[in-house]
Amino acid sequence: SKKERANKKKEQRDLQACKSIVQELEGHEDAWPFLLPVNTRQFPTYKKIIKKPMDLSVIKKKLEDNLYKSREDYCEDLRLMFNNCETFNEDDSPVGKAGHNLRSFFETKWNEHFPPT
Ligand SMILES: Cn1cc(C(=O)NCCCNC(=O)c2ccc(F)cc2)ccc1=O
Repeated sequence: SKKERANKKKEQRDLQACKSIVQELEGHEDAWPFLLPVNTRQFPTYKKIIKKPMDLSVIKKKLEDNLYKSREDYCEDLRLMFNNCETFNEDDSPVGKAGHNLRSFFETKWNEHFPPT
């Protein structure tokens, strides 16, 4: 139907915006702790403390494999990634500070692409 075609277009626009946001995050100087999954041999307690690990490489792959039902679904994974970071790291540690900075950058980009009504 016309309504279904319009909704499909919206989904495609949203997916494109989500892809460009991930690219901008990856290029941010504070992205280094989030580019790959946390190395659990380097950080042996990580798997016990963080029940649902998440990082930008997994988010990028899920986007490419069309595994997100909606932009909200995608946003949930980004917020999970930043919340995991706050759980595992001191605020004043290098990774903790990078997490706060990148989260702020993300939320700004999110609001640019999807202005709250
Ligand atoms: C999210 N999180 C990350 C770390 C962490 O230490 N992560 C990687 C550090 C070493 N990795 C790099 O420096 C690097 C990685 C990729 C790259 F392209 C360039 C540099 C520790 C706790 C935590 O909660």
